[in-house]
Amino acid sequence: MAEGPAKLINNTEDVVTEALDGLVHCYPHLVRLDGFPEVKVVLRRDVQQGCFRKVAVISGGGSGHEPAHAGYVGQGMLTAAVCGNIFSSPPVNSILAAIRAVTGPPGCLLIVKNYTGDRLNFGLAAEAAKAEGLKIEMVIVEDDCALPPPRGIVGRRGLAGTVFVHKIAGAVAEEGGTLEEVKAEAEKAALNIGTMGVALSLCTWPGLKASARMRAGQIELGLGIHGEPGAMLSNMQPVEDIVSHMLETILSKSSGYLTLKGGDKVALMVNGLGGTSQLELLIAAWNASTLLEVKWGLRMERAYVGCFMTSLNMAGISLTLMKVDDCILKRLDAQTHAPGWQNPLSFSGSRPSTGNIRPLPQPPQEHEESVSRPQELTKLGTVMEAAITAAANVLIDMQQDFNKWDEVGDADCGSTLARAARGILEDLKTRYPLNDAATTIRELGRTIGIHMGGTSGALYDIFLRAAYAHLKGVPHIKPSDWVHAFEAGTEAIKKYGRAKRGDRSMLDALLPAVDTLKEHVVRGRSNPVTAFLEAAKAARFGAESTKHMDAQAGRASYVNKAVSQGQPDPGAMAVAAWLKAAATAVERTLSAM
Ligand SMILES: Nc1ncnc2c1ncn2[C@@H]1O[C@H](COP(=O)(O)OP(=O)(O)OP(=O)(O)O)[C@@H](O)[C@H]1O
Repeated sequence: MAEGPAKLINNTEDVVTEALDGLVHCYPHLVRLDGFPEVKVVLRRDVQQGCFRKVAVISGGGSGHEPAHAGYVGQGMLTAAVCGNIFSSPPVNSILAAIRAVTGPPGCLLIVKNYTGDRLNFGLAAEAAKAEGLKIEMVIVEDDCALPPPRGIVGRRGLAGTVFVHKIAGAVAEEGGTLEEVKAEAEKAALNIGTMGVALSLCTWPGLKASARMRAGQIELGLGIHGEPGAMLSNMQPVEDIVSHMLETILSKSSGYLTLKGGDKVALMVNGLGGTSQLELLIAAWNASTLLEVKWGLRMERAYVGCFMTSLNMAGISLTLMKVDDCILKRLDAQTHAPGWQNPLSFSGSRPSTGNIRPLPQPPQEHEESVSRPQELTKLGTVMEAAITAAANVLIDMQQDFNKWDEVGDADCGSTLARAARGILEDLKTRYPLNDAATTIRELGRTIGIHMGGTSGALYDIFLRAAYAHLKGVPHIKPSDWVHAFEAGTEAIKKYGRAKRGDRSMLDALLPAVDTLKEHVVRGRSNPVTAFLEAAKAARFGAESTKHMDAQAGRASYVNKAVSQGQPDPGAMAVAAWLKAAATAVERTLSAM
Protein backbone atom coordinates (compact mmCIF):
# COMPACT_ATOMS: atom_id res chain seq x y z
CA MET A 1 0.00 0.00 0.00
CA ALA A 2 1.35 3.45 -0.93
CA GLU A 3 2.06 6.03 1.78
CA GLY A 4 0.35 9.42 1.91
CA PRO A 5 -3.29 10.46 1.58
CA ALA A 6 -5.78 8.27 -0.30
CA LYS A 7 -5.79 9.02 -4.01
CA LEU A 8 -7.56 7.75 -7.11
CA ILE A 9 -4.44 6.12 -8.46
CA ASN A 10 -4.07 2.62 -9.89
CA ASN A 11 -0.30 2.61 -10.03
CA THR A 12 2.05 5.46 -9.15
CA GLU A 13 4.15 4.69 -12.24
CA ASP A 14 1.21 5.22 -14.59
CA VAL A 15 -0.42 8.39 -13.27
CA VAL A 16 0.51 10.61 -16.20
CA THR A 17 -0.16 8.16 -19.01
CA GLU A 18 -3.52 7.09 -17.56
CA ALA A 19 -4.57 10.72 -17.10
CA LEU A 20 -3.64 11.50 -20.72
CA ASP A 21 -5.60 8.47 -21.89
CA GLY A 22 -8.55 9.81 -19.88
CA LEU A 23 -8.22 13.16 -21.61
CA VAL A 24 -8.09 11.84 -25.18
CA HIS A 25 -10.91 9.37 -24.53
CA CYS A 26 -13.20 12.10 -23.20
CA TYR A 27 -12.37 14.84 -25.70
CA PRO A 28 -12.73 13.48 -29.22
CA HIS A 29 -10.91 16.39 -30.83
CA LEU A 30 -7.70 15.20 -29.13
CA VAL A 31 -5.39 12.28 -29.91
CA ARG A 32 -2.05 11.24 -28.49
CA LEU A 33 1.10 10.04 -30.15
CA ASP A 34 2.04 6.42 -29.79
CA GLY A 35 5.13 5.82 -27.67
CA PHE A 36 3.94 5.66 -24.05
CA PRO A 37 5.47 5.82 -21.54
CA GLU A 38 8.44 7.81 -22.92
CA VAL A 39 6.56 9.94 -25.46
CA LYS A 40 3.61 11.71 -23.86
CA VAL A 41 2.29 14.06 -26.54
CA VAL A 42 -1.34 15.17 -27.00
CA LEU A 43 -2.30 16.85 -30.28
CA ARG A 44 -5.28 18.02 -32.29
CA ARG A 45 -6.98 15.19 -34.18
CA ASP A 46 -7.52 17.40 -37.24
CA VAL A 47 -3.82 18.23 -37.70
CA GLN A 48 -1.91 15.87 -39.98
CA GLN A 49 1.84 15.52 -40.03
CA GLY A 50 3.64 17.94 -42.35
CA CYS A 51 0.61 19.64 -43.90
CA PHE A 52 -0.83 21.96 -41.22
CA ARG A 53 -1.57 25.26 -42.96
CA LYS A 54 -1.35 27.41 -39.84
CA VAL A 55 1.43 28.11 -37.38
CA ALA A 56 1.60 25.29 -34.87
CA VAL A 57 1.76 26.33 -31.20
CA ILE A 58 3.32 23.85 -28.81
CA SER A 59 3.89 24.02 -25.09
CA GLY A 60 4.53 21.55 -22.35
CA GLY A 61 6.55 20.75 -19.29
CA GLY A 62 6.28 18.51 -16.27
CA SER A 63 2.93 16.95 -15.41
CA GLY A 64 1.03 17.60 -12.18
CA HIS A 65 -0.17 21.04 -13.36
CA GLU A 66 -3.42 19.91 -14.98
CA PRO A 67 -5.25 21.21 -16.92
CA ALA A 68 -1.89 22.57 -18.10
CA HIS A 69 -0.64 21.64 -20.56
CA ALA A 70 -2.52 18.96 -22.47
CA GLY A 71 -5.86 20.53 -21.45
CA TYR A 72 -5.03 23.56 -23.59
CA VAL A 73 -4.77 21.60 -26.82
CA GLY A 74 -7.55 22.46 -29.22
CA GLN A 75 -8.43 24.76 -32.07
CA GLY A 76 -7.64 28.34 -31.03
CA MET A 77 -5.02 27.41 -28.45
CA LEU A 78 -2.22 24.79 -28.49
CA THR A 79 -1.73 22.49 -31.44
CA ALA A 80 0.13 19.99 -29.26
CA ALA A 81 1.34 19.62 -25.69
CA VAL A 82 4.39 17.66 -24.59
CA CYS A 83 4.11 16.19 -21.11
CA GLY A 84 6.90 15.09 -18.83
CA ASN A 85 6.69 12.98 -15.72
CA ILE A 86 5.35 14.69 -12.59
CA PHE A 87 7.17 18.04 -12.21
CA SER A 88 9.84 16.92 -14.63
CA SER A 89 10.66 18.40 -18.01
CA PRO A 90 9.83 16.20 -21.01
CA PRO A 91 12.80 14.72 -22.88
CA VAL A 92 14.10 16.20 -26.15
CA ASN A 93 12.86 13.29 -28.26
CA SER A 94 9.28 13.72 -27.11
CA ILE A 95 9.36 17.43 -27.90
CA LEU A 96 10.86 16.73 -31.29
CA ALA A 97 8.16 14.14 -31.94
CA ALA A 98 5.48 16.73 -31.16
CA ILE A 99 7.11 19.30 -33.45
CA ARG A 100 7.33 16.82 -36.31
CA ALA A 101 3.72 15.70 -35.78
CA VAL A 102 2.12 19.14 -36.14
CA THR A 103 4.48 21.53 -37.89
CA GLY A 104 3.64 22.41 -41.48
CA PRO A 105 5.19 24.98 -43.82
CA PRO A 106 4.14 28.06 -41.70
CA GLY A 107 6.30 26.80 -38.83
CA CYS A 108 5.93 26.33 -35.10
CA LEU A 109 6.11 28.47 -31.96
CA LEU A 110 7.30 26.80 -28.76
CA ILE A 111 6.00 28.40 -25.55
CA VAL A 112 8.22 27.44 -22.66
CA LYS A 113 7.98 28.19 -18.95
CA ASN A 114 11.30 29.41 -17.67
CA TYR A 115 12.88 26.41 -15.96
CA THR A 116 16.37 25.28 -16.82
CA GLY A 117 15.23 21.76 -17.77
CA ASP A 118 12.41 23.01 -19.99
CA ARG A 119 14.61 25.66 -21.62
CA LEU A 120 17.31 23.11 -22.42
CA ASN A 121 15.05 20.33 -23.65
CA PHE A 122 12.80 22.58 -25.73
CA GLY A 123 15.90 24.47 -26.98
CA LEU A 124 17.64 21.29 -28.10
CA ALA A 125 14.48 20.04 -29.79
CA ALA A 126 14.09 23.38 -31.57
CA GLU A 127 17.64 23.20 -32.90
CA ALA A 128 17.12 19.61 -34.07
CA ALA A 129 13.86 20.55 -35.79
CA LYS A 130 15.48 23.52 -37.52
CA ALA A 131 18.22 21.20 -38.74
CA GLU A 132 15.44 19.11 -40.30
CA GLY A 133 14.28 22.20 -42.20
CA LEU A 134 11.34 23.27 -40.03
CA LYS A 135 10.67 26.91 -39.09
CA ILE A 136 10.80 27.14 -35.28
CA GLU A 137 10.63 30.03 -32.84
CA MET A 138 10.54 29.99 -29.06
CA VAL A 139 9.02 32.32 -26.44
CA ILE A 140 10.03 31.92 -22.81
CA VAL A 141 7.58 33.01 -20.13
CA GLU A 142 8.94 34.25 -16.80
CA ASP A 143 6.04 35.81 -14.95
CA ASP A 144 6.92 35.10 -11.31
CA CYS A 145 7.04 38.30 -9.25
CA ALA A 146 7.70 36.77 -5.83
CA LEU A 147 11.47 37.10 -5.80
CA PRO A 148 13.07 40.52 -6.31
CA PRO A 149 15.61 41.24 -9.05
CA PRO A 150 18.32 40.50 -9.96
CA ARG A 151 17.40 36.89 -10.74
CA GLY A 152 20.82 35.96 -12.09
CA ILE A 153 21.26 33.41 -14.85
CA VAL A 154 18.14 31.39 -13.96
CA GLY A 155 15.75 34.34 -14.35
CA ARG A 156 12.18 34.31 -13.07
CA ARG A 157 9.98 31.22 -12.96
CA GLY A 158 7.22 30.60 -15.47
CA LEU A 159 3.85 30.24 -13.72
CA ALA A 160 0.13 30.44 -14.48
CA GLY A 161 0.56 33.53 -16.66
CA THR A 162 1.88 31.15 -19.31
CA VAL A 163 -1.71 30.09 -19.96
CA PHE A 164 -2.52 33.63 -21.13
CA VAL A 165 0.37 33.34 -23.59
CA HIS A 166 -1.00 30.02 -24.86
CA LYS A 167 -4.36 31.67 -25.44
CA ILE A 168 -3.01 34.70 -27.24
CA ALA A 169 -0.56 32.81 -29.46
CA GLY A 170 -3.23 30.21 -30.26
CA ALA A 171 -5.72 32.89 -31.26
CA VAL A 172 -3.24 34.66 -33.57
CA ALA A 173 -2.25 31.34 -35.17
CA GLU A 174 -5.87 30.34 -35.62
CA GLU A 175 -6.54 33.63 -37.38
CA GLY A 176 -3.78 32.78 -39.87
CA GLY A 177 -0.97 34.94 -38.46
CA THR A 178 2.59 34.28 -39.64
CA LEU A 179 5.18 32.76 -37.30
CA GLU A 180 6.67 36.22 -36.76
CA GLU A 181 3.24 37.66 -35.89
CA VAL A 182 2.37 34.82 -33.53
CA LYS A 183 5.72 35.16 -31.82
CA ALA A 184 5.46 38.96 -31.55
CA GLU A 185 2.04 38.90 -29.88
CA ALA A 186 3.07 36.06 -27.57
CA GLU A 187 6.21 37.95 -26.58
CA LYS A 188 4.33 41.19 -26.00
CA ALA A 189 1.87 39.37 -23.74
CA ALA A 190 4.65 37.59 -21.85
CA LEU A 191 6.33 40.91 -21.08
CA ASN A 192 3.12 42.29 -19.58
CA ILE A 193 2.28 39.49 -17.17
CA GLY A 194 2.97 39.14 -13.46
CA THR A 195 2.08 36.26 -11.13
CA MET A 196 2.42 35.48 -7.46
CA GLY A 197 1.31 32.40 -5.53
CA VAL A 198 0.44 31.49 -1.95
CA ALA A 199 0.23 27.97 -0.54
CA LEU A 200 -1.99 27.01 2.40
CA SER A 201 -0.75 23.42 2.34
CA LEU A 202 1.89 21.61 0.33
CA CYS A 203 1.18 19.17 -2.45
CA THR A 204 1.64 15.44 -2.09
CA TRP A 205 3.22 13.39 -4.80
CA PRO A 206 1.31 10.26 -5.71
CA GLY A 207 2.33 7.67 -3.14
CA LEU A 208 4.27 10.06 -0.90
CA LYS A 209 3.56 12.07 2.23
CA ALA A 210 3.54 15.88 2.19
CA SER A 211 6.72 17.62 3.31
CA ALA A 212 6.62 18.74 6.96
CA ARG A 213 7.94 22.18 6.00
CA MET A 214 4.74 24.07 6.88
CA ARG A 215 3.11 23.96 10.29
CA ALA A 216 -0.65 24.11 10.80
CA GLY A 217 -1.85 27.71 10.52
CA GLN A 218 1.07 28.75 8.34
CA ILE A 219 1.03 29.88 4.74
CA GLU A 220 3.85 30.11 2.24
CA LEU A 221 4.04 33.18 0.03
CA GLY A 222 5.72 33.33 -3.32
CA LEU A 223 5.92 29.64 -4.01
CA GLY A 224 6.60 27.88 -7.28
CA ILE A 225 4.35 25.21 -8.74
CA HIS A 226 6.55 22.22 -7.98
CA GLY A 227 6.27 22.10 -4.20
CA GLU A 228 9.57 23.96 -3.83
CA PRO A 229 9.81 26.41 -0.90
CA GLY A 230 8.37 29.87 -1.38
CA ALA A 231 9.82 33.28 -0.63
CA MET A 232 8.59 33.37 2.97
CA LEU A 233 6.48 31.62 5.58
CA SER A 234 3.84 33.59 7.44
CA ASN A 235 0.94 32.96 9.77
CA MET A 236 -2.49 32.68 8.20
CA GLN A 237 -4.11 36.07 7.61
CA PRO A 238 -7.47 37.29 6.32
CA VAL A 239 -7.92 36.69 2.58
CA GLU A 240 -8.01 40.40 1.86
CA ASP A 241 -4.58 40.88 3.49
CA ILE A 242 -3.06 37.94 1.63
CA VAL A 243 -4.48 39.10 -1.69
CA SER A 244 -3.40 42.69 -1.04
CA HIS A 245 0.17 41.55 -0.32
CA MET A 246 0.22 39.47 -3.50
CA LEU A 247 -1.00 42.34 -5.65
CA GLU A 248 1.49 44.74 -4.04
CA THR A 249 4.29 42.32 -4.87
CA ILE A 250 3.17 41.88 -8.47
CA LEU A 251 2.79 45.64 -8.96
CA SER A 252 5.88 46.60 -6.93
CA LYS A 253 7.59 49.64 -8.39
CA SER A 254 10.96 48.60 -6.96
CA SER A 255 10.97 45.25 -8.78
CA GLY A 256 9.53 46.92 -11.89
CA TYR A 257 8.26 43.56 -13.15
CA LEU A 258 4.83 44.85 -14.15
CA THR A 259 4.48 48.58 -14.32
CA LEU A 260 0.92 49.80 -14.45
CA LYS A 261 -0.63 53.17 -13.82
CA GLY A 262 -4.15 54.18 -12.80
CA GLY A 263 -6.64 53.67 -15.60
CA ASP A 264 -4.66 50.84 -17.23
CA LYS A 265 -6.71 47.85 -18.33
CA VAL A 266 -5.92 44.41 -16.89
CA ALA A 267 -7.04 40.81 -17.06
CA LEU A 268 -7.04 38.93 -13.74
CA MET A 269 -6.55 35.21 -13.31
CA VAL A 270 -7.36 33.68 -9.93
CA ASN A 271 -5.82 30.26 -10.26
CA GLY A 272 -6.51 27.41 -7.85
CA LEU A 273 -3.46 25.25 -7.19
CA GLY A 274 -5.43 22.00 -7.05
CA GLY A 275 -6.70 21.76 -3.47
CA THR A 276 -8.79 24.89 -3.08
CA SER A 277 -12.56 25.07 -3.41
CA GLN A 278 -14.31 27.29 -5.96
CA LEU A 279 -15.92 29.03 -3.01
CA GLU A 280 -12.50 30.18 -1.76
CA LEU A 281 -11.35 31.11 -5.25
CA LEU A 282 -14.36 33.38 -5.60
CA ILE A 283 -13.66 35.01 -2.24
CA ALA A 284 -10.10 35.71 -3.39
CA ALA A 285 -11.48 36.97 -6.71
CA TRP A 286 -13.85 39.34 -4.93
CA ASN A 287 -11.03 40.76 -2.79
CA ALA A 288 -8.58 40.98 -5.69
CA SER A 289 -10.97 42.63 -8.13
CA THR A 290 -12.10 45.18 -5.54
CA LEU A 291 -8.53 46.06 -4.57
CA LEU A 292 -7.46 46.37 -8.21
CA GLU A 293 -10.21 48.83 -8.93
CA VAL A 294 -10.39 50.76 -5.66
CA LYS A 295 -6.77 50.76 -4.44
CA TRP A 296 -4.88 50.78 -7.73
CA GLY A 297 -7.43 52.44 -9.96
CA LEU A 298 -6.99 49.73 -12.61
CA ARG A 299 -9.76 48.69 -14.97
CA MET A 300 -10.36 44.98 -14.70
CA GLU A 301 -11.51 44.06 -18.20
CA ARG A 302 -11.56 40.28 -17.82
CA ALA A 303 -11.45 37.83 -14.92
CA TYR A 304 -10.74 34.11 -15.06
CA VAL A 305 -11.42 32.12 -11.90
CA GLY A 306 -10.66 28.41 -11.74
CA CYS A 307 -7.85 25.88 -11.96
CA PHE A 308 -5.54 26.73 -14.86
CA MET A 309 -2.04 25.76 -13.66
CA THR A 310 -2.15 23.55 -10.60
CA SER A 311 0.45 21.97 -8.39
CA LEU A 312 -1.08 18.51 -7.86
CA ASN A 313 -3.34 18.88 -4.78
CA MET A 314 -1.75 21.98 -3.26
CA ALA A 315 -4.16 24.23 -1.38
CA GLY A 316 -3.64 27.84 -2.35
CA ILE A 317 -3.91 30.21 -5.24
CA SER A 318 -1.87 32.27 -7.61
CA LEU A 319 -2.93 35.64 -8.91
CA THR A 320 -1.91 36.71 -12.39
CA LEU A 321 -2.31 40.16 -13.84
CA MET A 322 -1.85 40.92 -17.50
CA LYS A 323 -1.89 44.41 -18.95
CA VAL A 324 -4.33 44.30 -21.84
CA ASP A 325 -5.31 46.40 -24.81
CA ASP A 326 -8.06 45.87 -27.37
CA CYS A 327 -5.87 43.56 -29.43
CA ILE A 328 -5.10 41.28 -26.46
CA LEU A 329 -8.75 41.31 -25.38
CA LYS A 330 -9.72 40.14 -28.85
CA ARG A 331 -7.26 37.23 -28.50
CA LEU A 332 -8.57 36.35 -25.05
CA ASP A 333 -12.17 36.37 -26.27
CA ALA A 334 -11.50 34.35 -29.43
CA GLN A 335 -13.19 30.98 -29.51
CA THR A 336 -11.23 27.87 -28.59
CA HIS A 337 -12.01 24.19 -28.21
CA ALA A 338 -9.32 23.63 -25.57
CA PRO A 339 -11.09 21.93 -22.63
CA GLY A 340 -8.87 23.56 -19.99
CA TRP A 341 -9.90 27.05 -21.08
CA GLN A 342 -13.59 26.16 -21.16
CA ASN A 343 -13.76 26.89 -17.48
CA PRO A 344 -17.26 27.55 -16.21
CA LEU A 345 -16.13 30.76 -14.53
CA SER A 346 -14.10 32.12 -17.40
CA PHE A 347 -15.72 35.14 -18.88
CA SER A 348 -15.52 36.57 -22.36
CA GLY A 349 -16.81 39.95 -23.37
CA SER A 350 -16.76 43.40 -21.81
CA ARG A 351 -17.56 43.92 -18.16
CA PRO A 352 -20.37 46.41 -17.72
CA SER A 353 -19.14 49.53 -15.98
CA THR A 354 -22.23 49.85 -13.76
CA GLY A 355 -22.74 48.04 -10.47
CA ASN A 356 -23.62 44.35 -10.27
CA ILE A 357 -26.27 44.50 -7.57
CA ARG A 358 -30.00 44.76 -8.33
CA PRO A 359 -32.49 45.90 -5.70
CA LEU A 360 -34.51 43.16 -3.99
CA PRO A 361 -37.95 42.81 -5.57
CA GLN A 362 -40.56 44.13 -3.14
CA PRO A 363 -43.87 42.37 -2.51
CA PRO A 364 -46.91 44.09 -4.01
CA GLN A 365 -48.01 47.04 -1.85
CA GLU A 366 -51.20 45.43 -0.50
CA HIS A 367 -49.18 42.50 0.98
CA GLU A 368 -46.81 44.80 2.84
CA GLU A 369 -48.64 45.69 5.96
CA SER A 370 -46.34 47.75 8.15
CA VAL A 371 -46.13 46.61 11.75
CA SER A 372 -44.19 47.90 14.73
CA ARG A 373 -43.70 47.41 18.41
CA PRO A 374 -46.34 49.29 20.42
CA GLN A 375 -45.31 52.14 22.72
CA GLU A 376 -47.02 50.50 25.70
CA LEU A 377 -47.30 46.77 26.25
CA THR A 378 -50.55 45.28 27.52
CA LYS A 379 -50.52 42.30 29.86
CA LEU A 380 -50.66 40.01 26.80
CA GLY A 381 -47.86 41.97 25.12
CA THR A 382 -45.65 41.70 28.19
CA VAL A 383 -46.19 37.95 28.42
CA MET A 384 -45.56 37.54 24.68
CA GLU A 385 -42.31 39.47 24.97
CA ALA A 386 -41.10 37.44 27.95
CA ALA A 387 -41.92 34.13 26.24
CA ILE A 388 -40.31 35.04 22.91
CA THR A 389 -37.17 36.42 24.59
CA ALA A 390 -36.72 33.33 26.74
CA ALA A 391 -37.29 30.94 23.84
CA ALA A 392 -34.81 32.80 21.61
CA ASN A 393 -32.16 33.02 24.33
CA VAL A 394 -32.23 29.32 25.09
CA LEU A 395 -31.74 28.51 21.40
CA ILE A 396 -28.66 30.74 21.36
CA ASP A 397 -27.31 29.34 24.65
CA MET A 398 -27.71 25.74 23.48
CA GLN A 399 -26.37 26.26 19.93
CA GLN A 400 -23.32 24.03 20.49
CA ASP A 401 -25.42 21.25 22.04
CA PHE A 402 -27.80 21.17 19.07
CA ASN A 403 -24.89 21.18 16.64
CA LYS A 404 -23.28 18.30 18.52
CA TRP A 405 -26.49 16.24 18.46
CA ASP A 406 -26.71 17.01 14.72
CA GLU A 407 -23.32 15.41 14.06
CA VAL A 408 -25.25 12.44 12.66
CA GLY A 409 -26.78 14.95 10.21
CA ASP A 410 -24.69 17.88 9.08
CA ALA A 411 -23.89 19.45 12.47
CA ASP A 412 -25.61 22.76 11.67
CA CYS A 413 -28.98 22.47 13.43
CA GLY A 414 -27.82 24.63 16.37
CA SER A 415 -26.31 27.28 14.09
CA THR A 416 -29.54 27.40 12.06
CA LEU A 417 -31.69 27.82 15.17
CA ALA A 418 -29.36 30.40 16.74
CA ARG A 419 -29.39 32.42 13.50
CA ALA A 420 -33.18 32.58 13.68
CA ALA A 421 -33.10 33.38 17.40
CA ARG A 422 -30.76 36.34 16.86
CA GLY A 423 -33.05 37.65 14.11
CA ILE A 424 -36.05 37.29 16.42
CA LEU A 425 -34.36 39.20 19.25
CA GLU A 426 -33.49 41.95 16.80
CA ASP A 427 -37.01 42.20 15.35
CA LEU A 428 -38.49 42.04 18.84
CA LYS A 429 -36.99 45.46 19.53
CA THR A 430 -38.97 47.21 16.81
CA ARG A 431 -41.19 45.01 14.64
CA TYR A 432 -43.49 42.76 16.60
CA PRO A 433 -46.93 44.22 17.51
CA LEU A 434 -46.77 42.28 20.76
CA ASN A 435 -50.23 43.28 22.00
CA ASP A 436 -51.63 41.57 18.88
CA ALA A 437 -50.72 37.92 19.41
CA ALA A 438 -51.84 36.60 16.03
CA THR A 439 -49.89 39.17 14.03
CA THR A 440 -46.85 38.63 16.24
CA ILE A 441 -46.98 34.93 15.38
CA ARG A 442 -47.13 35.86 11.68
CA GLU A 443 -44.16 38.21 12.06
CA LEU A 444 -42.15 35.54 13.88
CA GLY A 445 -42.65 33.39 10.79
CA ARG A 446 -41.47 36.28 8.62
CA THR A 447 -38.27 36.66 10.67
CA ILE A 448 -37.66 32.94 10.39
CA GLY A 449 -38.28 33.06 6.64
CA ILE A 450 -35.62 35.74 6.32
CA HIS A 451 -32.94 34.47 8.69
CA MET A 452 -33.17 30.76 9.27
CA GLY A 453 -32.95 28.59 6.17
CA GLY A 454 -32.35 24.84 6.39
CA THR A 455 -35.01 22.17 6.76
CA SER A 456 -36.01 23.26 10.22
CA GLY A 457 -36.34 26.87 9.02
CA ALA A 458 -38.92 25.80 6.45
CA LEU A 459 -40.72 23.64 9.01
CA TYR A 460 -40.92 26.42 11.62
CA ASP A 461 -42.18 28.78 8.93
CA ILE A 462 -44.88 26.25 8.02
CA PHE A 463 -45.73 25.79 11.71
CA LEU A 464 -46.15 29.51 12.32
CA ARG A 465 -48.16 30.13 9.14
CA ALA A 466 -50.62 27.39 10.09
CA ALA A 467 -50.83 28.67 13.67
CA TYR A 468 -51.41 32.23 12.41
CA ALA A 469 -54.17 31.05 10.07
CA HIS A 470 -55.88 29.65 13.15
CA LEU A 471 -55.47 32.73 15.34
CA LYS A 472 -56.09 35.39 12.70
CA GLY A 473 -59.28 37.35 13.31
CA VAL A 474 -60.03 35.74 16.69
CA PRO A 475 -61.12 38.76 18.81
CA HIS A 476 -60.10 37.44 22.24
CA ILE A 477 -57.68 34.54 21.98
CA LYS A 478 -58.50 31.94 24.64
CA PRO A 479 -56.12 29.21 25.90
CA SER A 480 -58.00 26.64 23.81
CA ASP A 481 -57.36 28.79 20.69
CA TRP A 482 -53.63 28.64 21.45
CA VAL A 483 -53.83 24.86 21.80
CA HIS A 484 -55.63 24.48 18.48
CA ALA A 485 -53.18 26.82 16.80
CA PHE A 486 -50.29 24.77 18.19
CA GLU A 487 -51.93 21.60 16.94
CA ALA A 488 -52.57 23.12 13.51
CA GLY A 489 -48.89 24.09 13.25
CA THR A 490 -47.79 20.58 14.23
CA GLU A 491 -50.18 18.97 11.74
CA ALA A 492 -48.81 21.23 8.99
CA ILE A 493 -45.27 20.05 9.78
CA LYS A 494 -46.54 16.47 9.54
CA LYS A 495 -48.25 17.17 6.24
CA TYR A 496 -45.41 18.95 4.47
CA GLY A 497 -42.47 17.17 6.12
CA ARG A 498 -44.04 13.70 5.66
CA ALA A 499 -42.68 12.47 8.99
CA LYS A 500 -44.73 10.87 11.75
CA ARG A 501 -44.33 10.06 15.41
CA GLY A 502 -41.33 7.77 15.97
CA ASP A 503 -39.40 8.91 12.89
CA ARG A 504 -36.85 10.74 15.09
CA SER A 505 -37.75 14.34 14.32
CA MET A 506 -39.06 17.46 16.03
CA LEU A 507 -42.50 15.85 15.81
CA ASP A 508 -41.45 13.49 18.60
CA ALA A 509 -41.42 16.54 20.87
CA LEU A 510 -44.29 18.48 19.28
CA LEU A 511 -46.88 15.67 19.20
CA PRO A 512 -46.61 14.76 22.93
CA ALA A 513 -46.84 18.48 23.69
CA VAL A 514 -50.04 18.73 21.63
CA ASP A 515 -51.51 15.69 23.44
CA THR A 516 -50.70 17.17 26.84
CA LEU A 517 -52.07 20.60 25.98
CA LYS A 518 -55.31 19.08 24.76
CA GLU A 519 -55.58 16.86 27.80
CA HIS A 520 -55.04 19.74 30.25
CA VAL A 521 -56.63 22.72 28.51
CA VAL A 522 -59.35 21.44 26.25
CA ARG A 523 -60.53 18.82 28.72
CA GLY A 524 -60.02 21.31 31.57
CA ARG A 525 -57.65 19.24 33.75
CA SER A 526 -55.55 22.20 34.88
CA ASN A 527 -54.96 25.90 34.36
CA PRO A 528 -53.32 27.04 31.12
CA VAL A 529 -49.94 27.87 32.67
CA THR A 530 -49.62 24.49 34.32
CA ALA A 531 -50.72 22.95 31.04
CA PHE A 532 -47.96 24.81 29.20
CA LEU A 533 -45.34 23.63 31.73
CA GLU A 534 -46.62 20.06 31.51
CA ALA A 535 -46.55 20.21 27.71
CA ALA A 536 -42.90 21.27 27.86
CA LYS A 537 -42.15 18.28 30.11
CA ALA A 538 -43.92 15.93 27.69
CA ALA A 539 -41.91 17.43 24.82
CA ARG A 540 -38.67 16.82 26.71
CA PHE A 541 -39.68 13.22 27.42
CA GLY A 542 -40.51 12.72 23.75
CA ALA A 543 -37.24 14.34 22.65
CA GLU A 544 -35.21 12.09 24.96
CA SER A 545 -36.97 9.04 23.53
CA THR A 546 -35.49 9.83 20.10
CA LYS A 547 -32.14 8.52 21.42
CA HIS A 548 -33.39 5.05 20.67
CA MET A 549 -34.98 5.79 17.29
CA ASP A 550 -33.60 5.35 13.78
CA ALA A 551 -33.84 8.58 11.77
CA GLN A 552 -36.41 8.46 8.96
CA ALA A 553 -36.43 12.24 8.33
CA GLY A 554 -33.82 14.93 7.64
CA ARG A 555 -30.19 14.44 6.70
CA ALA A 556 -29.63 12.09 9.65
CA SER A 557 -31.71 9.50 7.76
CA TYR A 558 -28.91 9.05 5.21
CA VAL A 559 -26.34 7.88 7.73
CA ASN A 560 -25.51 4.51 9.10
CA LYS A 561 -28.11 3.80 11.84
CA ALA A 562 -25.43 2.82 14.36
CA VAL A 563 -24.00 6.34 14.24
CA SER A 564 -27.05 7.99 15.79
CA GLN A 565 -27.45 5.48 18.62
CA GLY A 566 -27.55 7.19 21.99
CA GLN A 567 -27.82 10.76 20.62
CA PRO A 568 -31.16 12.59 20.77
CA ASP A 569 -32.61 14.32 17.71
CA PRO A 570 -31.45 17.95 17.82
CA GLY A 571 -34.67 19.36 16.35
CA ALA A 572 -36.77 17.57 19.00
CA MET A 573 -34.43 18.72 21.79
CA ALA A 574 -34.73 22.28 20.51
CA VAL A 575 -38.55 22.14 20.64
CA ALA A 576 -38.35 20.88 24.23
CA ALA A 577 -35.86 23.62 25.15
CA TRP A 578 -37.81 26.58 23.75
CA LEU A 579 -41.13 25.26 25.03
CA LYS A 580 -39.73 24.97 28.56
CA ALA A 581 -38.09 28.40 28.40
CA ALA A 582 -41.27 30.03 27.11
CA ALA A 583 -43.56 28.26 29.61
CA THR A 584 -41.32 29.18 32.53
CA ALA A 585 -41.17 32.80 31.38
CA VAL A 586 -44.96 32.95 31.07
CA GLU A 587 -45.36 31.56 34.59
CA ARG A 588 -42.77 33.98 36.02
CA THR A 589 -44.20 37.01 34.25
CA LEU A 590 -47.80 36.31 35.21
CA SER A 591 -46.95 35.70 38.84
CA ALA A 592 -45.04 39.01 38.94
CA MET A 593 -48.05 40.97 37.67
N1 LIG B 1 -39.48 15.81 7.58
C1 LIG B 1 -39.27 16.33 8.78
N2 LIG B 1 -40.29 16.47 9.63
C2 LIG B 1 -40.09 17.00 10.85
N3 LIG B 1 -38.89 17.40 11.31
C3 LIG B 1 -37.85 17.26 10.50
C4 LIG B 1 -37.96 16.73 9.19
N4 LIG B 1 -36.74 16.73 8.62
C5 LIG B 1 -35.90 17.25 9.53
N5 LIG B 1 -36.55 17.55 10.64
C6 LIG B 1 -36.01 18.16 11.86
O1 LIG B 1 -35.04 19.09 11.47
C7 LIG B 1 -33.89 18.91 12.27
C8 LIG B 1 -32.66 19.26 11.47
O2 LIG B 1 -32.78 20.59 11.08
P1 LIG B 1 -31.75 21.21 10.05
O3 LIG B 1 -32.27 22.54 9.67
O4 LIG B 1 -30.38 21.11 10.61
O5 LIG B 1 -32.00 20.23 8.84
P2 LIG B 1 -31.06 19.44 7.83
O6 LIG B 1 -31.80 18.18 7.47
O7 LIG B 1 -29.70 19.33 8.36
O8 LIG B 1 -31.11 20.34 6.58
P3 LIG B 1 -30.24 21.61 6.19
O9 LIG B 1 -28.86 21.16 5.92
O10 LIG B 1 -30.97 22.14 5.01
O11 LIG B 1 -30.25 22.54 7.36
C9 LIG B 1 -33.89 17.46 12.66
O12 LIG B 1 -33.25 17.28 13.90
C10 LIG B 1 -35.38 17.14 12.74
O13 LIG B 1 -35.86 17.34 14.05
